[in-house]
Amino acid sequence: MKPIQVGLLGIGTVGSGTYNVLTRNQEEIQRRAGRGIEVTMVADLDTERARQVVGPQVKVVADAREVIANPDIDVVVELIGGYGVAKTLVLEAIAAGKHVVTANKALLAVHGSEIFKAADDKGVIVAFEAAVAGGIPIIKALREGLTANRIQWIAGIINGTTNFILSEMRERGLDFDVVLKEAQRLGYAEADPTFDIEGVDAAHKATLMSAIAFGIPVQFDKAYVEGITKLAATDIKYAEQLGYRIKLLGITKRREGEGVELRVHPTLVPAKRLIANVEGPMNAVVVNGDAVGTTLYYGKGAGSEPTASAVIADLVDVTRLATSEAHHRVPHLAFRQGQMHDMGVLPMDDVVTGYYLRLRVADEAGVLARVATTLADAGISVDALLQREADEVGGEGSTQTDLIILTHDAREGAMNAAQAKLQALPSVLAPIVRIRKEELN
Ligand SMILES: NC(=O)C1=CN([C@@H]2O[C@H](COP(=O)(O)OP(=O)(O)OC[C@H]3O[C@@H](n4cnc5c(N)ncnc54)[C@H](O)[C@@H]3O)[C@@H](O)[C@H]2O)C=CC1
Ligand SMILES: N[C@@H](CC=O)C(=O)O
Ligand code: NA
Repeated sequence: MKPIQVGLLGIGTVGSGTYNVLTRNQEEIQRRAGRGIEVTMVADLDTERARQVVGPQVKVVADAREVIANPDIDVVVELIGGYGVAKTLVLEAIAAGKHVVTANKALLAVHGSEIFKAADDKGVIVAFEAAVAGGIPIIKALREGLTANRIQWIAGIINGTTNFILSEMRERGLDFDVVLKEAQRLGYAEADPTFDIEGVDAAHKATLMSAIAFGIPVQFDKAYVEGITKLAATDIKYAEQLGYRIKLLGITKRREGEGVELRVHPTLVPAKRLIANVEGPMNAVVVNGDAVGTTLYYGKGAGSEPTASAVIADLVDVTRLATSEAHHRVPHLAFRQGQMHDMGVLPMDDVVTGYYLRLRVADEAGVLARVATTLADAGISVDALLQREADEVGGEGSTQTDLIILTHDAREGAMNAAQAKLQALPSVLAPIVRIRKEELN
């Protein structure tokens, strides 16, 4: 049988990894897919660099539309990135009846509903394993492996750049700005790392997992997004003393009869949990299903060949399914069109979580009682409390100290109100630091 012909749009980091792995493992991949998979055409603005990657046997063009217009191309692989030209090209490829494979989480988290509908209407597949946690097969796990379950919650370290930064801050006691520069020097963080450090990249990925887990449309605009730029090394140290690590987690949770939580923010996680020990640029996703319990998926969430591993897995799926009827295929978001739920994403005020609070207070009698009373009046119960010695905080003879409080679960709205009252106490001398906490059990 003639090999499946693939057109690559963009041959940068992931595109070149895809070409190299496909070529290197060609024979084994063919034995698995039942048919050869060949890149026969590549489009990249930098045609010179593209030619260096693929050699003379593959046609290289600058205009991606030439690939889409080629009737011999069966599958278009979009590895350009971003919401702009990539969206137009993906929709044009679908309209031309091509299956699409993409690693573009930004595109799908924002425009997924439109793209998946267009693909369903046309009877083609848009496969996106590489878009969430790179090489970790989490889309397949959620959409197929865990299909028996009512997923209860997912919590993931789904951005390698920020996990590297947090690991270095903890291990070496360095501040955020210092480690960010090192992450850029090592090539983990982009020259413009905004999407990584502000939590946007993780929120794109969490949005996709939320849709698949709960059968709801992709709703990036409803996600709460908070990055790690304001995190201080002090809080990482205090969290550690209380038995916790701070991780940037993408969290989505089913709240029966109410809706879905969808949020990304720095989170205290008990140090004994496996996910708390995922260090450096590695990714990990914990999924809790009612039947299976808690499962953990760990691996490289980025990089040329780890991400290519996921792109090629999708190419093999497309190859295996090329002959089946559209309505027999695995649905894009796990649930069939018309079977999606209207369960809404909850406003942040309704989210329930634990909290870490750090209060810089005057070292005087009665402060602790006033703080505890304010929390108790708001119905927020204290789980643990740490009071630093004044001289540890401000040097010998200091009149200030730090109170570090861990709370049990509370509604965000109640915590906001209590925090405002705490902040107004005359003994509270600086803006209160607050980080959310999840026990993940
Ligand atoms: N780099 C990684 O580790 C991961 C990347 N991704 C996603 O994979 C996608 C690709 O990322 P990278 O390979 O890292 O990007 P990259 O910047 O290395 O490669 C993009 C390529 O697209 C080309 N390009 C840009 N505009 C074009 C156009 N209009 N027509 C044709 N070619 C064009 C560029 O010249 C470049 O070679 C993005 O959506 C990214 O979010 C996903 C997971 C991991
Ligand atoms: N920038 C991302 C890589 C791709 O998803 C990360 O740091 O994890
Ligand atoms: Na993946």
